[in-house]
Amino acid sequence: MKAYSYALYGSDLLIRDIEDSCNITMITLLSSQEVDRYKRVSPPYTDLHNMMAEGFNLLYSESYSSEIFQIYAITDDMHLFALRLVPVAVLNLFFFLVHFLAAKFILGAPCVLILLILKWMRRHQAADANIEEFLLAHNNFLPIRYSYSDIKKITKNFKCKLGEGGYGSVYRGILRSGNEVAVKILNKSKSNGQDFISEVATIGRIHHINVVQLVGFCFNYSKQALVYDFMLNGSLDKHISYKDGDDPLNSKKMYEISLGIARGIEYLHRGYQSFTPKVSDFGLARLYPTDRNIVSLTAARGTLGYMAPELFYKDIGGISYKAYVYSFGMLLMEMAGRRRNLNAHAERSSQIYFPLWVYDQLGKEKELERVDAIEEERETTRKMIIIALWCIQLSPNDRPSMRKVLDMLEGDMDRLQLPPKPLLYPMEASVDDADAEIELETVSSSLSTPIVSSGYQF
Ligand SMILES: Nc1ncnc2c1ncn2[C@@H]1O[C@H](COP(=O)(O)OP(=O)(O)OP(=O)(O)O)[C@@H](O)[C@H]1O
Repeated sequence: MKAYSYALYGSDLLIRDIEDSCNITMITLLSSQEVDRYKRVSPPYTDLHNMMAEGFNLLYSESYSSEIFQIYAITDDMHLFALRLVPVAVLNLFFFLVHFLAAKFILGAPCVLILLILKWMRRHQAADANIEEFLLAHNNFLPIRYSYSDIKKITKNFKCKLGEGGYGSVYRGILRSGNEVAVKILNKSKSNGQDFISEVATIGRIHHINVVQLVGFCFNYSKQALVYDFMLNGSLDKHISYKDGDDPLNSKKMYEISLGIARGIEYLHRGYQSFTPKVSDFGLARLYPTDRNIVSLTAARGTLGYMAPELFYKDIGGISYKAYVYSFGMLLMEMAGRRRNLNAHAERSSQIYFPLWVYDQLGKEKELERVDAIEEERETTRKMIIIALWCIQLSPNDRPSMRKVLDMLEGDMDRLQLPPKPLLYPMEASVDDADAEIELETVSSSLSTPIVSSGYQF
């Protein structure tokens, strides 16, 4: 009996599609792209044969990627042949990945590490700058603590010295945030760390438009520094004793500056009356301990001439915030007169000690005209001098409070009365420090009752 082979084609063949007299001898898969060409019509046998001979695309998941597949197909003479598919692309991908990872770790690791370090440093620096700016902007925070190497970086190794004061040298510096600062390197003080830090915390909490802001500090036992906001116009003293050719500040400006200083000191006295004032620098004074009633000149550093007499003379009065009033008075006198209070090179010997000389001139309009030519300016100068004379009274009790000083500065000239005449302090007064060398000091007779203006209660 002759047998025939038939081929049935379809993606949804059912068993009932096969005639009862037929057996299924082989089933095979075909290329879907080829099959799509025939839609629902059966392809001719030769096309079927060609499709089987060409094989078909295999789709398989990645988990089989390393395996080798075997597919069987039939030929027209019914011989089986094996179609071997090796996932070359997968193998290539695998080798590429291995090489890529090896290259990445061997060559790329140091680069990645460097990049990470740079990124960390940049973020760290930015964070520091942000913190500095944040601390500067938010007044309630304490000053920043800097290491000594930070201080060296900030000042570019102490490149630019601004000046020298009683407590040490001052250098110009720039913070990472770009803010300019003045860094004061303190001479060795006998204070312990606790004193220093608590003092810094106290000064650091002071925020007033007329008080230089303490930005930070450095403390590593042997090195102590204070970092302040930078004052663009420098120190006032260069405007007081200006040289020929300099453009001196007029009386109005001097008056405005003195008002600002008075407001700053008044603010400090309001909130910090518990300070033990000894010298003209507000908080620093307490870093230099005193265990005696009389403060020696060597202990109570500061600028001689501005220091209140009770800081080094016995029996004048207790040390209180009035010592600052004295210092302010001496400064106010210099600002009004545009000259140092004590000037050995003065034109006339009577002018050597300015407060004494100026007191005598107050009644003589002509003499004061030399200081200021314009009437309005003369009035301002006169006002400043009278207030200064009140401030430098020998007895602390006779000096006005800073609040009263402010009232006087802001008030009418007519309400001011002349204070008692300042006298030279008798040199026989006992000075507790053998090293002290004071040539001239002012006193108003401690016995004479000061004439207190009815308008101002001290
Ligand atoms: N915040 C600042 N900004 C700019 N310059 C400053 C600042 N602080 C100080 N200086 C400069 O440094 C100099 C010394 O200042 P410092 O405060 O040490 O002493 P002083 O005030 O002159 O005297 P003393 O030690 O008696 O207070 C000043 O004359 C000024 O030129």
